[in-house]
Amino acid sequence: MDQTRSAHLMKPEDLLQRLSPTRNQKCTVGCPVLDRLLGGGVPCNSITELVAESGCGKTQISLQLLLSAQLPTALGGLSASSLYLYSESPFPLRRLHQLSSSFPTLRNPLDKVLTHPLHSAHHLFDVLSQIDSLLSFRESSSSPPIKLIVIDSVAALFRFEFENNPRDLKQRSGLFFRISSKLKEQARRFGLAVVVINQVVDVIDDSDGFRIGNSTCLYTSERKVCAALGLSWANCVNTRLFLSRHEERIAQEVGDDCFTTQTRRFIRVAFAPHLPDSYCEFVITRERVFGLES
Ligand SMILES: Nc1ncnc2c1ncn2[C@@H]1O[C@H](COP(=O)(O)OP(=O)(O)OP(=O)(O)O)[C@@H](O)[C@H]1O
Repeated sequence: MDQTRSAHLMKPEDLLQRLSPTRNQKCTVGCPVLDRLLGGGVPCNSITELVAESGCGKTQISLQLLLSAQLPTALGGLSASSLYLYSESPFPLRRLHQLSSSFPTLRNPLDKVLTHPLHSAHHLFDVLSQIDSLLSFRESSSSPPIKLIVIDSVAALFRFEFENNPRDLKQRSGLFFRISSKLKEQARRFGLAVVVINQVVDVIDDSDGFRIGNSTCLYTSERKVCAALGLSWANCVNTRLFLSRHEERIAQEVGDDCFTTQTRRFIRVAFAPHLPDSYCEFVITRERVFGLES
């Protein structure tokens, strides 16, 4: 095919891809089943939200991402370091160390994870405003560039800072947009995958609420929930992944009256510009998080 003809057939997205080779880059989650659900992994140049009640695995998946991002691009990683911004408890170093045993090819993986505590939503904005120089420096230095930022958790930062009155809610939305604009700008400029962690709130009335993404209602632990921070925050993220857990009673032997309980966990695409409505079951062990073939 000659040059003129191929130029005719070029689509706008092909041109963007040429201008920015990392545009469609994804970071493996470290499991082929989860990667398949996500169309290859967590996208760069984009904000991906993990939303779930406590104990579902948001932190564990994020920690695994800090390691998988270090894998070479040939193995689905980003050959990169990560920055983990955390608000709630001390950085879970021991858990990261346990997970690192599933990544035997990585050398000194804990050294390639930068961490920083966060005290408030305003503090998050200040930190993001200050890291441009760090991101630029790492791009040009001999140490691996930073290509993944995890914020654990954005809901916790906003929970206590704003009251439920019109003035505070307006200020809160303003801060959402300032934070997400900054993150999107950095994601585009430095080819970052950005992962933000959010919590859920119970839906207490009988209405189904309004539809955001693939469904009106999300269920976890037999409760009807929705993502915290409302519609204005939902507009700030590109992809929302909902994690849920469900306790299941299992008879110890056939016909037995004695039951044990088993926790089953699911990850579902709540919305994403590039993914269909889909889900898969996943398992957490000390050493890894992995999806189950359906
Ligand atoms: N070191 C560990 N070894 C094995 N399982 C663990 C370990 N740490 C956590 N888990 C399991 O992973 C589950 C998910 O924990 P995780 O902290 O990732 O959840 P989370 O959704 O981030 O919760 P939270 O919002 O409370 O931080 C826990 O309920 C526990 O069963």
